[in-house]
Amino acid sequence: MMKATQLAEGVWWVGAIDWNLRDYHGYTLPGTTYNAYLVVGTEKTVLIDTCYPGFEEQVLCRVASVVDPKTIDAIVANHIEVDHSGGLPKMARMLPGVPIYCTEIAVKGLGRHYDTQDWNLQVVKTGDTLALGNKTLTFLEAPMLHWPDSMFTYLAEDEILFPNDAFGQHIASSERFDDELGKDASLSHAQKFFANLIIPLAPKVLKKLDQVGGLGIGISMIAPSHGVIWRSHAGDILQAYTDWSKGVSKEKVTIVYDTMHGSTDRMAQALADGAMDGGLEVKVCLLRDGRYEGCHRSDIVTEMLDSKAILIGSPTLEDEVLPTVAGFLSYLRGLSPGLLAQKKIGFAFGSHGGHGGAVKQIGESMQKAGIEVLGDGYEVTFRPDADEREACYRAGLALAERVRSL
Ligand SMILES: Cc1cc2nc3c(=O)[nH]c(=O)nc-3n(C[C@H](O)[C@H](O)[C@H](O)COP(=O)(O)O)c2cc1C
Repeated sequence: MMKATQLAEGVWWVGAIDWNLRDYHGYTLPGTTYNAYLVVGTEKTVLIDTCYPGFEEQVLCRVASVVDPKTIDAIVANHIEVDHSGGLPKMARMLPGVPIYCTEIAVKGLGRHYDTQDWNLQVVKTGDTLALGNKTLTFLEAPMLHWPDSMFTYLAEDEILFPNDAFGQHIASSERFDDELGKDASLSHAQKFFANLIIPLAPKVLKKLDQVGGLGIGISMIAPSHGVIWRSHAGDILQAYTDWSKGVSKEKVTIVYDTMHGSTDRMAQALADGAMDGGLEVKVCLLRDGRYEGCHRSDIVTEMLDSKAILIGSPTLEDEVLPTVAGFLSYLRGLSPGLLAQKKIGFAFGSHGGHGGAVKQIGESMQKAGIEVLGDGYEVTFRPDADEREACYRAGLALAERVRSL
């Protein structure tokens, strides 16, 4: 039946592939994997993480292709979120009394998700080790990367880091390794993951990368809990996390908006023309509740991550921004791109029928998100005339000049 994939001598991927997942907490994705790993030492066999509930059979079948699942001596739970801990109840029933190693905060969190009364939860702290005979696991707490309970596990003998969600990507594929899926595709899925989950944690990422660097340990492979395993491009994903956290970005602008009757759309087009003629790479995203290819909010923030500027537009509807724009702004405020070391530039625009207000609200929201907003934005009454479209074009050109001078 299903087979495990070998990472190194005695180290196996025994995860599950969820080919059909298209929406995970509002993030659009082409399926994903729940990566579990089996480490077979001369004295102990350990399972690192499990899977989303309902995928346990895949994990158990893959384990069975290497060892009898009943011979698992211990489980490591790097993170309590259900996509990694969902298989624990079944494992705990199958292996009564099996020690489950996790952080102190994870003990409480697991207790909120499952009936853990009979589980043998073992609290570990940074620096604690678990000897498996010829192999040793070392634990490293990683609070808020990405939940308070998270931790990394390191296998010294094979220089493999199991960082759970960090460095992950949502992709369901037959390929298990970065060089099989391809470096660009792997990094691009990782960028989407970072943009949607890691932006608010950027300062913590930089600290953790410093801490791991300071340990002086070798990292030959990074085996995250979703997506492909970094075995040929571990250095590239580490560098990408550093760059993304620092806000390193391209001479690029992302223009996001929605429109009822096309006036705000005309403004967006003129702004895009100006920015393009000014030499910027331009992405234009019409929100429409994410129904347009590449314009779901989770795609837009991925474009924003490596853009130096973001322009957001909305007409005024009952003194408010359009609900689609409001939803995007709420998501943006939560992600707080202002936490990236290098700030992004913002500009608000839109059309109204007399008294407006949407542009002011967009500017305030962008400021709350930590974006450096240029002026008061640009608001027109109903359809922009030729002069107003020219003004938008010039605003795009001026923005390009500003971005290129950064
Ligand atoms: C249901 C509805 C409510 C509106 N509410 C306001 C409003 O509160 N304030 C305002 O200035 N204009 C209001 N307008 C006018 C629009 O903002 C105006 O038509 C604008 O040009 C639409 O831009 P768009 O073509 O990009 O959708 C409203 C329009 C509609 C259809």
